[in-house]
Amino acid sequence: FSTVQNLRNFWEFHEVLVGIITFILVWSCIRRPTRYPPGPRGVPILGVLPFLSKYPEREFLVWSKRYGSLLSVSIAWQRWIVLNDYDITMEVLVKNRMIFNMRPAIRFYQEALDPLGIVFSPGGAIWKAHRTFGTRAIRARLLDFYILLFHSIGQERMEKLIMTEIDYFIAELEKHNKKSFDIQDTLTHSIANVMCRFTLGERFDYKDVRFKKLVGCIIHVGKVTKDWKTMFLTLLSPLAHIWPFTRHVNEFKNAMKTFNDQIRIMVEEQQSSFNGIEVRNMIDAYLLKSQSFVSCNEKYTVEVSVQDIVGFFSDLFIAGTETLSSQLRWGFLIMMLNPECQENVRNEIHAVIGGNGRARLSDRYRMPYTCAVIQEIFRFRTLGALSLPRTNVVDVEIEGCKIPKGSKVILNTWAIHNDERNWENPQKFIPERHLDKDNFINSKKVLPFSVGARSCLGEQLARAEIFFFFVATLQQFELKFDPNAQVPSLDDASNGVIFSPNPYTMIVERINEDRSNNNNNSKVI
Ligand code: HEM
Repeated sequence: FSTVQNLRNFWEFHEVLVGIITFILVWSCIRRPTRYPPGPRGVPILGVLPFLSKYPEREFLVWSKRYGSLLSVSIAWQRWIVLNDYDITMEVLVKNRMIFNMRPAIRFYQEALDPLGIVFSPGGAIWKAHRTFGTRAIRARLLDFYILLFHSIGQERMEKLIMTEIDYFIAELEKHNKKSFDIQDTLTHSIANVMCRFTLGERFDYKDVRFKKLVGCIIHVGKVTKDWKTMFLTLLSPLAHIWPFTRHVNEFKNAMKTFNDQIRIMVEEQQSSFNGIEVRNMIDAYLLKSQSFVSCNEKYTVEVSVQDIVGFFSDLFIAGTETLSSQLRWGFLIMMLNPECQENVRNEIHAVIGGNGRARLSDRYRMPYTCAVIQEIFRFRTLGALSLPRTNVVDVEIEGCKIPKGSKVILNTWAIHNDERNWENPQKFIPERHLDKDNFINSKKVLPFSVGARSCLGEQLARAEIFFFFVATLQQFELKFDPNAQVPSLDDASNGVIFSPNPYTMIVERINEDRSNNNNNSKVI
């Protein structure tokens, strides 16, 4: 009898215990700090997770119409604040830029990225050193001031640096003239080579074994991060460390480790052959600075280790290759779907620089239609639909809501680019919306590179590369669909860390010489 009684007591005790634990879990999920931004509550423990699709930015936009542009959601017991329109973004990320200048500690990235680099660095002295160095290097390359800033990294200006690589890119395209192929590999090789020139001061033959390995690693990291589950699990939800999701974590870790090893070899080789005086490239410049880095306002000195430098250059390659290649592939796909627009761009290019001339960055002012098309591509197919997370260093009050210190904040760029208050028929590709008569309108509401203290470091380089690659390709080739393949859809995309088109094949056809020469005299649109 006593055994039966003990058993009953045991079960009763456990039922009570389970009840208390469930109550605490449910309560902790539902409870919100006072005056916290509003949002849907979702279900206990999982929050809104069961209601999210492959495109969470779209659900956030729908909810923001009901709860307001400053929206809060809970994704598997992790709270997020989502910024869903232009005004709130300016208020939070620009007006309070020095408060929202950190990245939240995301365990997954801290474990997977060793060294952490710049993109996921929480902030602080090392991030500031990376940011100052990177910004100066890019600006210097653009304006040709780098001799003053970096001794003698090289004499090339950014323009020449990109254009020289474009000659190789065009030669590669010529090999595929009138044949069906996937442009992704060629693009990634060319863009990675621009980064090699930028950092190492030299380019590589596309068949070079080490270069192929480097590009292979970049492509592999890109593939892993394109999986939308990786995005959810790593950035938005804390599920990454729970079986069976650990597979994604391990895949990403391994891909990053192999890639970082390549960059480490590169940096160590530079270090061993560097005499400490004669600066040959950007890595040398940073190795020299790393002895004692002084920020632009000269307020502090920080030691940057070789390990930190490896992380920094790794991030430049990863952040600067896959992004550009995907944005250009969106651009080419849109041009094939809109042949008339493609023809208008080509006519303008031929009228301004001819069929064989080389574009200069300053030609942008004479190509309003082309600039409008590029800006519309940025808006229409937003690569960073959800930008990378930020966190605030102190409590802040925004529009009557309290954002406690250490909140996780994410920018919904897709919502800004699809806001019907800013754009008529936002789901349509209309380059003319960025033109006023024949003048290009540089819209501040197109934000592909985000804003504030952690906005894209490579924005100027990226804008220059997109312009040169886009112009050179359309100047020389007509882009057509492969008649034997299915016409790719604009909705056929992967939405991981970036929103990029799925692989597609296309045909590039050399513009006939007569036509491009005749067009030299055609009128600018
Ligand atoms: C079309 C091309 C590109 C797009 C759309 C893009 C977009 C972005 C976005 C949305 C962010 C996150 C900003 C935030 O936290 O709010 C970012 C960060 C960053 N990007 Fe880019 N990017 C591009 C190309 C590049 C290139 C070419 C480079 C390298 C030179 C680069 C380097 C970086 C770095 C280092 C960060 C982290 C900055 C920091 O945390 O301080 N990106 N980018």
